[in-house]
Amino acid sequence: MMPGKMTVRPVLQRAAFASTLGAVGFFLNLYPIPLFANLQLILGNMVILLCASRLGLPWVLWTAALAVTGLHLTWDVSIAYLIFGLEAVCLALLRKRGWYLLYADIVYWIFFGMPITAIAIFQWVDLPQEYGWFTIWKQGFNGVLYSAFASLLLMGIPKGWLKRIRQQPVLVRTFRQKQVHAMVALLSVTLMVMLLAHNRQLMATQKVMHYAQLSAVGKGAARQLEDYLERHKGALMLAGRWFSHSGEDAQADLAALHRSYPGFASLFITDSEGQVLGASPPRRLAAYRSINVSAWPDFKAVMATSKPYLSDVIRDRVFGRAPIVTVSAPRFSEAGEVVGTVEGALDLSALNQQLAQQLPFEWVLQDKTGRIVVASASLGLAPLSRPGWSTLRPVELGDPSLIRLESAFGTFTDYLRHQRELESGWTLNLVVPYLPLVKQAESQFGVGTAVMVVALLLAVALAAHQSRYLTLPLEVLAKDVEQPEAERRPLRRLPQGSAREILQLQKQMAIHRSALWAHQDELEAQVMARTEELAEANRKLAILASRDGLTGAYNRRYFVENFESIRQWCIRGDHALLMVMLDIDHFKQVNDTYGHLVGDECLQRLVALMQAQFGRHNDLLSRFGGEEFVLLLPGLGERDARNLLATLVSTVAEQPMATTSTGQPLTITVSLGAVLAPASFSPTLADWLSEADRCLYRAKQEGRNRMIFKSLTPSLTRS
Ligand SMILES: Nc1nc2c(ncn2[C@@H]2O[C@H](COP(=O)(O)OP(=O)(O)OP(=O)(O)O)[C@@H](O)[C@H]2O)c(=O)[nH]1
Repeated sequence: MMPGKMTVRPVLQRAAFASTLGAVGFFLNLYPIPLFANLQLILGNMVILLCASRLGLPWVLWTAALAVTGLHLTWDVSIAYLIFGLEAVCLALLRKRGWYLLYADIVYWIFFGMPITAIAIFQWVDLPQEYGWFTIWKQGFNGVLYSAFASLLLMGIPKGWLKRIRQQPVLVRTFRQKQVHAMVALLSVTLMVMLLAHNRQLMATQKVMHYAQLSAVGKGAARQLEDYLERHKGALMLAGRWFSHSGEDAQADLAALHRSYPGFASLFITDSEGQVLGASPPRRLAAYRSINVSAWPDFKAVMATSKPYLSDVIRDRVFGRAPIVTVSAPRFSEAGEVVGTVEGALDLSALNQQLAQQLPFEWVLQDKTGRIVVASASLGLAPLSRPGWSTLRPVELGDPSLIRLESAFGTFTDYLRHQRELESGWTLNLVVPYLPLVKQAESQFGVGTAVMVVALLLAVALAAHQSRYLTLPLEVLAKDVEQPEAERRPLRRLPQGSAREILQLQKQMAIHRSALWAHQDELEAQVMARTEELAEANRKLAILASRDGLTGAYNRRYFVENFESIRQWCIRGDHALLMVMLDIDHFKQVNDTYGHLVGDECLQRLVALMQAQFGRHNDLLSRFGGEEFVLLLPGLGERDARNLLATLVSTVAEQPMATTSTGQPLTITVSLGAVLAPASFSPTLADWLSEADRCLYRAKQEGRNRMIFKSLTPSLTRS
């Protein structure tokens, strides 16, 4: 493989991994899960954690950028890049330091994520203040939820997965830490999802209930409003026919009509030219008389159609600029021709008061053009204007019943709205504030979170406690294993309630230990036996190394090695040292005549004889050559030495040293040369040997079977 390829391929794999995760996050974030109002659950950011579990900071940032772009397209909030980008940085760095991602994300949201969201929401996002805190908190909640989701996912992924591209360290944890982490992740996901689902359900139920109430109340109120308008239209229609007979007595007739229909703020009648003939209250007559209404749309409509007419909300055209709604009807002559109009301006404040008494909710009544006819005072909406309401994203019910209303003071409030169109083309809107519902959800969330925190703490404590059933006995077992071999103590008792697997393990350990000890004992016994055998063999070897195999006398090497120590012993004790060289006479003949086995027997018996005679502590008998021996006898006086050696020569000559093949006892003779000298005579063995050898030579020369003794000690007479 090319050296370059080794480095390039993991980079490409990392890029592919991070980009794939980013793409998944991008698509998930395009479809956030709606909760209520404008709150949504985002799960696409899970990919940031998945990436951070394997790769380093640059790749995690790349994945985050892709995922957040999906969110940006949905929310159109650029600050998301900052909030989630910082989350990515925090996750990648803390993971590198060996943190669990779940804990890292919780820390991030508490210390950075939620504070930054708070600043962002209050500074830049157009959201009703009441939702603000809740949204911030919800964002943190969301963050923890997707990190718990991701952590659960990661637990299921084999540790060796993507080993080649891994940049983050493998986390090595105690069993207890693993247990607690798994418990926290699982409980977080379970409790949070339950809380969210329950919360959403509650909000939906509340909304359905409110909406049903609004709908029921709206239906009745709409009918009453229609009756009201019809009654007033009908009254003017009747008046139109009636007034056609009364002619100039219009003032009196109008006053009577007005008394019967106090819902009119004012009434007047006109002729066919638009001139006002009479008005109620009478004080308004002068003003009406001064104008001509022929150009007014309501006058024209009635004259053209001969039918009653209900105007939209308009400004009073005679008295000030107050909003009014007019009802007009044609006035007929006896012949049935339209001779003018009867017109009334509805008293809108009276209508509003009437609605206030009837309705348990707030309301907005709009005319055909959408302008406000009347509205509850608390909404702060000006009549004649168009209500500035926008429909919020339909969430739970899938209908546009949730609206945001801008009051005349510029404040925004969210409402649930029920709309009902009247026959006249007007619309009655009944609204109920949404905030109490949100507050209810908030308080439920508060309680839910508190329960969750308590549950988590209990779970952590429980996990830690439960793990003791495994870790404590394991520690005990570990101590047993650490225990020095020699001590051979029985296994420690395991704590109460230890896991069954551990008990089994200990049982097996005990069995193996006994077997091991038995085996050890056996081995030790074997080693001891072997050591003993070895020592014995060594002893034998030492003997073999120092002694002559045939006779058992020391060999020449042993003699040479020990000569000096015996000489020194003599020097220390001021003893004389006797060196004797002994040779069997005509041994060749013995061999030749009786065979080597007989010769061997002679050698053995001769040695046994000498060993018996010279067996003191420091006496040293050595076989120097074939039938040649050297005796080193320290601490002997000349007389003793002479006697002993003479006895040796005579004993050898007298005692049979072997038995021939014919069963005849065989005797041999020996010649020996002896030198008795102070130990200090010479430190060189060769000097001693040559002295003794010379004597031996003489003995042989002088006829064999004899001893030549030479004394070099001054007090002794020379032989
Ligand atoms: N059986 C037997 N014979 C041995 C052994 N070692 C040496 N000899 C024999 O000892 C004989 C020594 O002979 P020589 O050196 O000629 O001396 P000798 O016959 O004893 O004559 P003198 O020493 O002059 O009396 C030889 O024949 C050797 O083969 C042994 O271990 N066993």
